Amino acid sequence: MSKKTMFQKIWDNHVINQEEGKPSVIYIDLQLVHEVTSPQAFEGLRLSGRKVRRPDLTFATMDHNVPTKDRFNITDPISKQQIDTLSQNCRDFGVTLFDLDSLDQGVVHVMGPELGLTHPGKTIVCGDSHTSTHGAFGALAFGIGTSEVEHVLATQTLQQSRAKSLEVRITGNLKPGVTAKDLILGVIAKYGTDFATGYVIEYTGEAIRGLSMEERMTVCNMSIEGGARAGLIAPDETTFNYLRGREYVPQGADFDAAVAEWSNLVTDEGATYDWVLEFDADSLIPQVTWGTSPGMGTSITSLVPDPQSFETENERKAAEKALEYMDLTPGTPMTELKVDYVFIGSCTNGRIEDLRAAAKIAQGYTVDPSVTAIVVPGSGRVKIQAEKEGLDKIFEGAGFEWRDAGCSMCLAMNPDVLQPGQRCASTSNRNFEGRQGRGGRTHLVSPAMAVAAAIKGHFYDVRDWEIKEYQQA
Ligand SMILES: CC(C)[C@H](C(=O)O)[C@@H](O)C(=O)O
Ligand code: SF4
Repeated sequence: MSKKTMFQKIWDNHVINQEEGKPSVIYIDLQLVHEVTSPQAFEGLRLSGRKVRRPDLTFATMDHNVPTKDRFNITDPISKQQIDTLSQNCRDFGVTLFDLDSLDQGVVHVMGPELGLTHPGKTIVCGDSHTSTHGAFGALAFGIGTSEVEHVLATQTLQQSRAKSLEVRITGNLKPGVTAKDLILGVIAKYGTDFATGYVIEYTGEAIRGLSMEERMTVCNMSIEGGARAGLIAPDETTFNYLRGREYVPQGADFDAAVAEWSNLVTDEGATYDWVLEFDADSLIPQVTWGTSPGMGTSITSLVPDPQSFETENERKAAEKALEYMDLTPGTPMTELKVDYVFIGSCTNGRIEDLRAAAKIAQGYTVDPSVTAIVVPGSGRVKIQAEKEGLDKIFEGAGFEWRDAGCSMCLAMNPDVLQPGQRCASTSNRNFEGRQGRGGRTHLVSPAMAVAAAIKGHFYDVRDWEIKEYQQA
């Protein structure tokens, strides 16, 4: 038998039609739906008199437009309409919706894995680019456009050309204070925002095997910021332990049978990837972005770069423009940049472990008076769990606001926005101009680095943090 990568295995398991010279038709095992990219898709079904073919494989929640304070009182008319439309569509088409009053309402990519909807070997789509998050379980998961959302709703299939395979091999291990977020920011800072265009990445190496599921999700989440179609991590004991007992996961003997099958979803020894890249985890230092693309990042111990130091004219121009927007002077130590706002949350870093990591740094400290800092759990379930552990008390005690679940300040589609000129340390994944509000300036960091910035009022190397006693309330 020929040797296969895990991507090839999942792909081959799902191709249901292949004509010479045409994209494949693949079966989709799970579609996740949110309010922003689904209204026209459902409308299309209505107009053509179609049903949702597999409502049992389709799950919806609302996240982008949900206010994280007083969420039943949506004052923005467009947001209100999108939320109401999703509720109506789910009722009309028989789709399960985790509504505003549900414990499972939250960012779609936090909710799916938490409920156990995400399994190794599944094909998963959503009208959202960060669907790549689910690849952490060894699922082939990627974002699709609204017309494709409609196609999948109607047929449970999708036309796709097979991407190429790229192994991103992480050598060495992350040092204390250096997180999964720093790892993916470091990879993108090194290789750029389009290195993986046309590829599905498989992350391998000892450092990856050592990551928890939450950390693996952070890595796979930002595959898209490197241009990839999807990111994958082979399932292992960590994956199975995370999944065991979750609501939508097979139980008992069925679970053991599923694990036996999932265990085969690894790249065969001797299989070849189309391309292989290496990244050294040993020498990685906590990362901060300085520019207006996720690739414009550097170590906390570095200086704001001089545009002249870049190799090509294009890079020099892009850096100049970014520094102007970000109002930064080349040569300034990253640790001297003052922040006005700190946002902890999103599908990159809004899971329970992220909040634990953040609370560990916040415990016993106080947010600098010049900073507004908010903590936004990724889902209702994350929120309840955090409260059980007393994390909300740690955050509120330190001067952070404790909010309800949603995309929040990750993007300016709800009341949580930066004012023009405000500088934000953000645990999200995108930092282009205006992403968090018109004129807002975003620096991407890990949750621990975000908390340190909130407390100091400027960026700070969290490796030097003195951790005070971390007590569970
Ligand atoms: C609104 C949605 C289509 C978008 C995406 O696809 O990623 C959003 O989630 C984002 O992060 O920019
Ligand atoms: S949290 Fe941010 S990146 Fe994730 S789905 Fe919401 S807007 Fe997109």
